[in-house]
Amino acid sequence: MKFSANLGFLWNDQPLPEAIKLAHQAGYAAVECHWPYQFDADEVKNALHETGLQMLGLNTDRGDISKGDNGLSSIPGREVEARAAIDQAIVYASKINALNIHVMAGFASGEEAEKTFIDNLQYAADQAKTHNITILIEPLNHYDAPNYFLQTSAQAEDILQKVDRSNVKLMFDCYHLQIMEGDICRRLERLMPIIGHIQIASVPARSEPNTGELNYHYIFSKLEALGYSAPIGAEYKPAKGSVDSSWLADF
Ligand SMILES: O=C(O)[C@@H](O)C(=O)CO
Ligand SMILES: [Mg+2]
Repeated sequence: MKFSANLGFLWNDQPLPEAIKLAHQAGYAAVECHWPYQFDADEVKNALHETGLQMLGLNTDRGDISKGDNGLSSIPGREVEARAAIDQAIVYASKINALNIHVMAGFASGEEAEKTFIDNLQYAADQAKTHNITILIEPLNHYDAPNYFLQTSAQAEDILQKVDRSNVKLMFDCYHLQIMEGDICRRLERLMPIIGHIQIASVPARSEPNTGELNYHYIFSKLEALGYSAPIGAEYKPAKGSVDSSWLADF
C-alpha cells in the first residue's frame, strides 16, 4: 500500500514546504493538506518538485472560523462566499498541480441546504474541469462536527447522483464512516465507483492507524483485492504530539 501524509495533522507545526520534505523523508508516496492558503504556492510547488511528491488534495476555506464556520457550500444565502472559496481553491490547486479539492459543506440542514450544496458543487465541478481537478465531498462524523450538513455515505451518494458531474466524487474517510455507519469493507466495495480518495486513522482516538477498533491489515487486503492502488491518506493526529511514522513499516 502507498500512503499520503495528511499535512493538516502531520508536521502541522512546520511551514507547508518543510512538512512536505519531512513527509518525503518519512517514506510517504504523496501528500495532502487542509488549508494551505497562508503559504506561498510557488514555495509549495518547489518543495513538491524537489521531493517528487504529488499534492493529492486541499480543502476549500472554511469561512469565519471565529464564528464557528466549517465550510460554506451548503449554507443558503452564503453562495457568494462559497464560490469565492471554491475559486480560491481552484487557483491554488492548479498552481501546485493538486489533484482534488474537498468542497466543505458547512453547518446546515434541510432541502434548501441540499439544493445550495448541489448548485455550488455543480459550479465547482464545471470550474475545476478545465484544470483536470476532481471535486470531493466528505461525510464527517456527528461527534467531531455536530450538525455538519454531510454525515453519511448514503447522503453523499444521493448528492453525487443529483450533482451529476463525473469529476465530483466521495472522499471515503474510514474514521468518520466507521463512527457513523461501520461495515467498512462492504461499503468500500459497493461505493468504489464513486470514491475519489480514501483516508484512514484509528477509531475512536483518531491516532496512528494500526491502533483502535479498525483492522487496517484486513481492510487493505480487501482494497488490494479490489485493485485499489492510489495512495491512502494518513489523516491522523499523532498520539504523542510528535509524528512517529514507524507504523508505515507494518504495511
Ligand atoms: O476528515 C477530516 O476532518 C478532513 O478530511 C477534512 O477535510 C475536514 O476537516
Ligand atoms: Mg478526512
